[in-house]
Amino acid sequence: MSDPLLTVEDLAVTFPDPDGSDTRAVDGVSLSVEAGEIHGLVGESGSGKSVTARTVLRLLDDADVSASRLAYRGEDLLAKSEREMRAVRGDEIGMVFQDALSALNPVMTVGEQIAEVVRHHGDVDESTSLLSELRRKYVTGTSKSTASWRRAVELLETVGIPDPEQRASEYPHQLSGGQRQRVMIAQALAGDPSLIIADEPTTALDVTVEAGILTELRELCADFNVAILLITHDLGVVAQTCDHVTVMYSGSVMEHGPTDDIFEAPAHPYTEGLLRSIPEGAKRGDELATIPGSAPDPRDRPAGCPFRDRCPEATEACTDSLPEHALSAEHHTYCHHRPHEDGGRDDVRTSPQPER
Ligand SMILES: Nc1ncnc2c1ncn2[C@@H]1O[C@H](COP(=O)(O)OP(=O)(O)OP(=O)(O)O)[C@@H](O)[C@H]1O
Repeated sequence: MSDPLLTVEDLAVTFPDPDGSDTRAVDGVSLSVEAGEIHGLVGESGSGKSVTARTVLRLLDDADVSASRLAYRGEDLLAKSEREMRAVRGDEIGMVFQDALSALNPVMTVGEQIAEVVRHHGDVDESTSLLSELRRKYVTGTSKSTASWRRAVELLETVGIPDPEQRASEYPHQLSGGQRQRVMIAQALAGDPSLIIADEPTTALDVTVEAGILTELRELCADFNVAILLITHDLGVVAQTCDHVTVMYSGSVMEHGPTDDIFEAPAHPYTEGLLRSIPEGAKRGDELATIPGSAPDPRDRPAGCPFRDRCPEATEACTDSLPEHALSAEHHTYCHHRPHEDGGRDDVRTSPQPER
């Protein structure tokens, strides 16, 4: 079997604090994203989803990062120089953030912003003959005749923006919230990446707009053979969109596997709690933080299972380790009490917590 597109193994991210109360935001996270799949990273606020994603892109200058492996297409991301990482960002891994209004440049038309990525990616012929340059400068007064502009308009059409010629000449504030998110998706696609990291791309939108964008993402994923690491706190979004899911809690992975398996037979008490917290019949939009209690302070994370204080099944064993169980080749959970005794607890592999 070929290597996954993205491999994260035993990732730990700590934000040092001069007063000694370091924040351990991510603690031993492993996940892998296969080419062309949509992989959901789900968990309640503060569970470390964004920090994990930003670490993959090496966007966190103020953090101490360690991992036994952090690889994209088999290449070690931690060994890359900043210049090499700039090439990875955009060309190899595109990004879509929650708030397009602050991510997009307010004084540049959306078409120019997409065209800039196309030009940077360098796979268009800008037809730089003197005649076309003069035409560009004196007749159109803009870069609208260039191949990168035409590609930008095409991409806006691809992501479902009506009247893309007109929209390309507009500024971000002239577009609706949903259209701006689509512009960010078009901009991410402009570098022709193999992976897009989308951090809560639809959270700020209303339900129908969100549904349209999620459908679009699925179609784009298939049409462009691009994988998506989709960060969300919404299990409905996961159900609707993702092939695989990694469930995070307080900086650690609690469970990961195919979405269908996890929804049909959740194996971690935390995942079970999340699924139970969705009202009957609800499909989306449900906040996850409905399990009684709160997550541990990341400046003082306990050893063992971070969920134990909220877990109805916690025992003494949960205070010292977080064992991994393989329910199938793809479906794994991290819990002393799963699967139940009659489900083959002999498979237990107990990995002691690292010293901290
Ligand atoms: N630059 C930073 N300095 C210190 N702590 C940070 C920093 N960035 C994030 N954290 C902390 O790391 C933890 C994980 O944050 P992260 O943003 O990854 O959570 P999240 O799961 O993405 O939550 P949300 O859904 O609210 O975005 C939080 O406790 C957060 O306060």
